[in-house]
Amino acid sequence: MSNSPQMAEGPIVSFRGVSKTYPNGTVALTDATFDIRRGSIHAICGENGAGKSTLMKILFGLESPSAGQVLIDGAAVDTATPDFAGKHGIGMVHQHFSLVPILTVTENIILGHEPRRAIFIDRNKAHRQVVELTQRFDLAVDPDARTDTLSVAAQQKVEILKALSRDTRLLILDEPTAVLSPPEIEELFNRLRDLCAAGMTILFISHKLHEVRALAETVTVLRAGKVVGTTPLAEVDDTTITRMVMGRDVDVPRRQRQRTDAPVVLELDNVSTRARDPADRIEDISLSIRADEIVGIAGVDGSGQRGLVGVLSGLMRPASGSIRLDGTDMTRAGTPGWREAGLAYLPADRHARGGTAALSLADNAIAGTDGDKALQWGPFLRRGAIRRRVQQMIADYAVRAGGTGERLDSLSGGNAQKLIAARELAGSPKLLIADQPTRGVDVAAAALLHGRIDLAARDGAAVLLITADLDELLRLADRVLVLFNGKIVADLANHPGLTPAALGPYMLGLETAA
Ligand SMILES: Nc1ncnc2c1ncn2[C@@H]1O[C@H](COP(=O)(O)OP(=O)(O)OP(=O)(O)O)[C@@H](O)[C@H]1O
Repeated sequence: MSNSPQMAEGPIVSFRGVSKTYPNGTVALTDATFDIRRGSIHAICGENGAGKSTLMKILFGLESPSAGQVLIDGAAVDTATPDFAGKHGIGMVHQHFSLVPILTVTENIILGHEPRRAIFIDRNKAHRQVVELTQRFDLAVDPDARTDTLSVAAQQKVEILKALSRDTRLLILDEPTAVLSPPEIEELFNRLRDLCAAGMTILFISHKLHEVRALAETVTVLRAGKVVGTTPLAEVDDTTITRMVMGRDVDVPRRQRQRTDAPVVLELDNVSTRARDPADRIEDISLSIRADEIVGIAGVDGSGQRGLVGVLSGLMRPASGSIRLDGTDMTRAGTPGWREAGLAYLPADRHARGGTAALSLADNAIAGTDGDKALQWGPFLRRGAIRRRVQQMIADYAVRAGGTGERLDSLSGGNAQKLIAARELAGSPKLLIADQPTRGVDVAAAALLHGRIDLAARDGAAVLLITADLDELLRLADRVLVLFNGKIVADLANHPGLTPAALGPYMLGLETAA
């Protein structure tokens, strides 16, 4: 690493002809060439599977390029050397947090590079270092708090502090706003602007164009592993960027509900869970959803959403209250009972709950279809029929995948989500729970999934949409309920005047309208 004044003026990072082919033959990047200006906020955009994460993994030293060079401060570097990122001052905040829940904030931040006195961890020094970090970067968190007691926004601050804790000069953030409410996003952006003003370079991966515009000054667009262009945002309008990302225009309309007098399908009466974890706790929830109705749930992550999904999928039993689906009492039903009664579920955590990473796409796509005679003959699987069904799903949902025998974890995040959605929406569900259905999914795939969710509603499903993406919520939901501390604090009819900003005070528990 060189600090000579001449070097300090050139780009902090240059990619020169970087290509990556994974061992299974997937070409993730081809000849990527662009510079990142020192001290800038640089956005990377592109559809699912465009190669954004692969490029960031190369820069962080987690993958090595098959061809081409990465230059730091103008000098070619070998990203495969041990502790490459630490040595070059590169920090990364992943979309999925990597904190250890039972450790304190300080313990998490110093994990892996603890200050020591002889063979012992120097706890006083660690504490001082973390206090100094929180002050220097103006990111207030209690250094002694156990991480699992913190809100999602506070946990993210800890992730950022951890990434900044080793003389970091370049900070990579992978979709950092996915789990935050509008005021929290605003605060995060202000902190990032401060960091940038203090000389930090920030790389920001996002699918949300308005956020890219609000924060970054330059954007690089990737499409199918190639750099389409790198441009100052001031010189391009949104239509141009969308076209660069997609190769065409997309129009994302608001949903138009067909029937308002359809029968009630789902009814909850005064349902409570007495869970210890606040994310699982709901209190006295009463709600009903009709066929062809999409009820959207807004709320800061951890406000009871998991409890609500739990009692509606048999993963948790209510401590009191009752639940009916299409007139049948489901209060004490388990997961198989809910499945049989017509539940389809798009899980937020698609890796843990949606699919099995190490199984093939075909195995994942048919999971839960036991007894389907078209796919099974007695105890035998009809492999040919399964392959054809899965190929159809891949085509219908525009999943970018090699073949039906590929492992699920070789797909990019957004493509895995589309495959799970294809499976869950294959029948005619009575109740569809869509939990963060498009998190990490690009504009085209989101439009496709929104269309399918709307179609499921028109086909007669009651839909519960839980999402942190308020634009998505307002585009799809007919009614919006806001959860705070496990209770419904607002019940609002959706109309074109309802904005994400208007939902903020309810989400933070400052106002009620139930
Ligand atoms: N470990 C791997 N093995 C094989 N192929 C992979 C692996 N990781 C990623 N790929 C493939 O490389 C391509 C680029 O994936 P990458 O994760 O970089 O995309 P992305 O732009 O980050 O997408 P997303 O927005 O969905 O996260 C995809 O086709 C993906 O299936």
